[in-house]
Amino acid sequence: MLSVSKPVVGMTLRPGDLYPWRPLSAPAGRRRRTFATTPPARLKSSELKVSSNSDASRVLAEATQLLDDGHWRLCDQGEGLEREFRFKTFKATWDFMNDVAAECKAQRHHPEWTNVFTRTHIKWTTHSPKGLSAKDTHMAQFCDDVATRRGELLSASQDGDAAPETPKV
Ligand SMILES: C[C@H](O)[C@H](O)[C@H]1CNC2=NC(N)=NC(=O)C2=N1
Repeated sequence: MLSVSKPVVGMTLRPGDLYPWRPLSAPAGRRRRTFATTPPARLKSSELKVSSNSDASRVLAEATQLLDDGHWRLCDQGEGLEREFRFKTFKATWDFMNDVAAECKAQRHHPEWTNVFTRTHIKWTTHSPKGLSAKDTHMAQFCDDVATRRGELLSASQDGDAAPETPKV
């Protein structure tokens, strides 16, 4: 059994360093890959534009983990993380968005998002100072956790066990 470790405190990464891969910490059943068959994302620190208020090695570690989980993508030349969420009903979608909005209030941090029926596209980026910050990685992970609790729909390519489902009103 591989242990899940936190990034090494005090670890310094220089531009171009690869963040050392560590096992995923997503809850069991949500993961769709095995360690044996799927190589980890190798995110170079130079691919990220970290907000100057954040600890670059922490943001790099957390962004690597989010990319490894397979849902989030880098966008805006490394200044943002984006992904789409789907739920069975508009009510479930709205409840998910309300949960995220409550955490936004607590964190004083806001998404760029769009919603159409049961699909919600979310981008996390920090406007000031510009770049990807620890608030963005926190909010991205928060979205994943709430979506799991609220029964998000995962396509077959996102979840090997799940049959494709059709949204209902
Ligand atoms: C004063 C207030 O905390 C700031 O304006 C916050 C509000 N929410 C924010 N959200 C995001 N995504 N980026 C910011 O820079 C930001 N700034």
